[in-house]
Amino acid sequence: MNEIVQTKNLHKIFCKGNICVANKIDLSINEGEIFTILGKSGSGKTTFLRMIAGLETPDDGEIFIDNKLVFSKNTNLEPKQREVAVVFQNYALLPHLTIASNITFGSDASKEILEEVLEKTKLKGQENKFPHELSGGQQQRVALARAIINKPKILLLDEPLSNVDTELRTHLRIELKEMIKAFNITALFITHDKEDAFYLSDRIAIMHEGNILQIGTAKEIYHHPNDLYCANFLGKMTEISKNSYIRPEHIEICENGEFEATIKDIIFYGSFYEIKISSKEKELFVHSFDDHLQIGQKIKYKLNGDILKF
Ligand SMILES: Nc1ncnc2c1ncn2[C@@H]1O[C@H](COP(=O)(O)OP(=O)(O)OP(=O)(O)O)[C@@H](O)[C@H]1O
Repeated sequence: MNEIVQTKNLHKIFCKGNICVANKIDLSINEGEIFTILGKSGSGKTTFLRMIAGLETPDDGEIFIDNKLVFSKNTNLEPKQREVAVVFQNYALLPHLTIASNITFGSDASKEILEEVLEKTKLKGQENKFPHELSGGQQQRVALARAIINKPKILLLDEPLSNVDTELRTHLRIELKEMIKAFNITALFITHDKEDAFYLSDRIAIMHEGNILQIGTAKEIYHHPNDLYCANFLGKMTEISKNSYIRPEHIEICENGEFEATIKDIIFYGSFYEIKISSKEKELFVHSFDDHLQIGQKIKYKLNGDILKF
């Protein structure tokens, strides 16, 4: 499989504060995949994306884009020469330009290509409007259309969903995935949001303090986290014995359960309940669909899935 982005030993320290934001990162992004860097605020995601784009200079290492060296000790190609496109958090649309002019701004794309992009981003008929006349979803599509029109080797998405409310966010993330797949483009997406990462990504890298801790599909990293940090970051767990943990969906409340407990709290999440139970002075979280459980009720439970050991 062709690797569209490859970093080797990519290293960056911000002198101010002496923060290592990229610790010798080796990473490959395959052609056609949506690859996500998932990490808490301050983990180094944006700096990594900016180094790929040529907007930040690494201290050491190499970057290849479509097998072409774009950064090394002796090479540092300008952003334009790297054939990448960035979609920023706020979309950065130009308010005084029409949608068509926003999309073609700085591009020498032909009318035919503009037509094709308008068609694929479902913006046909909107081209003479101004950004403020469009919905949040349409504005995202304009930002995407502008990024895609020059056929970049890779689309870099810097938390494009982070400034929108939950309802719109769910809608935008569906659209975003559809659009990226419609153009069959390779994308690097960065986010702190696990749900966005799980929904959008073919593969995910978990980043923490400038280190990539694990790379895999959503299922792989959720079910087989490399360490306790990754496991906790991806979902709730309870320690059931020394260094052994279980996720709430892997505990089952049932009459023939092995262990006894008392229900301490019930939280309704719409599609399921999260039940806090207390057993032998241990508190565990359980996911359940049972409508009839009550606080104070004595129940039995069993462990019904992977035990994670670290
Ligand atoms: N130009 C800079 N000079 C000094 N420190 C910086 C600079 N840019 C970022 N940092 C610091 O580097 C660390 C990583 O920042 P970065 O923006 O890459 O993280 P992030 O994971 O993208 O976080 P966020 O989601 O909050 O943007 C942070 O501690 C940040 O304060």
